[in-house]
Amino acid sequence: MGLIVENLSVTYGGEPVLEDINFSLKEGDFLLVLGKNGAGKSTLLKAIVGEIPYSGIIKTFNHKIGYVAQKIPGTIPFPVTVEELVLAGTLKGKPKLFYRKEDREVAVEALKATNLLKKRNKLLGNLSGGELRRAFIARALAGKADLLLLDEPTSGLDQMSREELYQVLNTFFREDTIILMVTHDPKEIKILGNKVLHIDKKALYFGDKDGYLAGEERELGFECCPE
Ligand SMILES: Nc1ncnc2c1ncn2[C@@H]1O[C@H](COP(=O)(O)OP(=O)(O)OP(=O)(O)O)[C@@H](O)[C@H]1O
Repeated sequence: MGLIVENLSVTYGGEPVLEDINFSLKEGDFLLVLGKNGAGKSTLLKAIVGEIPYSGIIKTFNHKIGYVAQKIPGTIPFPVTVEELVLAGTLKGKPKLFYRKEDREVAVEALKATNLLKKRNKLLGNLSGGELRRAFIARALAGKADLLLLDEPTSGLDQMSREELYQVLNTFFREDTIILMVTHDPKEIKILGNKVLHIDKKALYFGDKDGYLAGEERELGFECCPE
């Protein structure tokens, strides 16, 4: 089980963007994906979701993937409420004529866990940036995702919205869950996660966060972490 990435390479128009990335995670791991702008972090997540072609091996086993992309469309050309989005997480790829009582209960639990119950009838287009991200995480929760991929989920959020999101992640996180989260925020490296993957097209560091914080990051020129 777990997640295995072997010899992963991605090119865009013949230009290498990721080269020979290797790492593996087990259930209970929370990986922080670090790297400068354009290092290939979003590309890594897109490859794991299967959104882009790649060479190499990615094994996600029986994990159910929840993916919250960096660019979430703020406006959707048709009206969708928060509750409808979260309920759609229970579909598991198959259309349904109607949602069962159990689906609605699962959606309510996901809305509670993400502190969105009161906003359940709001249209997505009327949510704040932090609420919108939490709504997509709620959808992943409702779908019982156990491999969660988050691309800079806190970028552009104020401190209070960040704290709310950290709480949601704590709710989400279980022994049988794997989380990969792209972040640029040195503070988050201190408070979240147990593993680090630092990339710049190639992997510069993969391993325990403690080892990374103990010094390797200085050699890599990554300023971490102000008190
Ligand atoms: N669809 C695409 N077509 C061509 N090039 C792309 C495409 N998507 C990304 N790239 C390029 O691939 C490289 C890696 O992009 P990626 O979005 O993975 O970087 P990133 O590490 O997530 O950056 P950031 O921190 O700025 O979000 C960049 O040079 C980018 O311009």
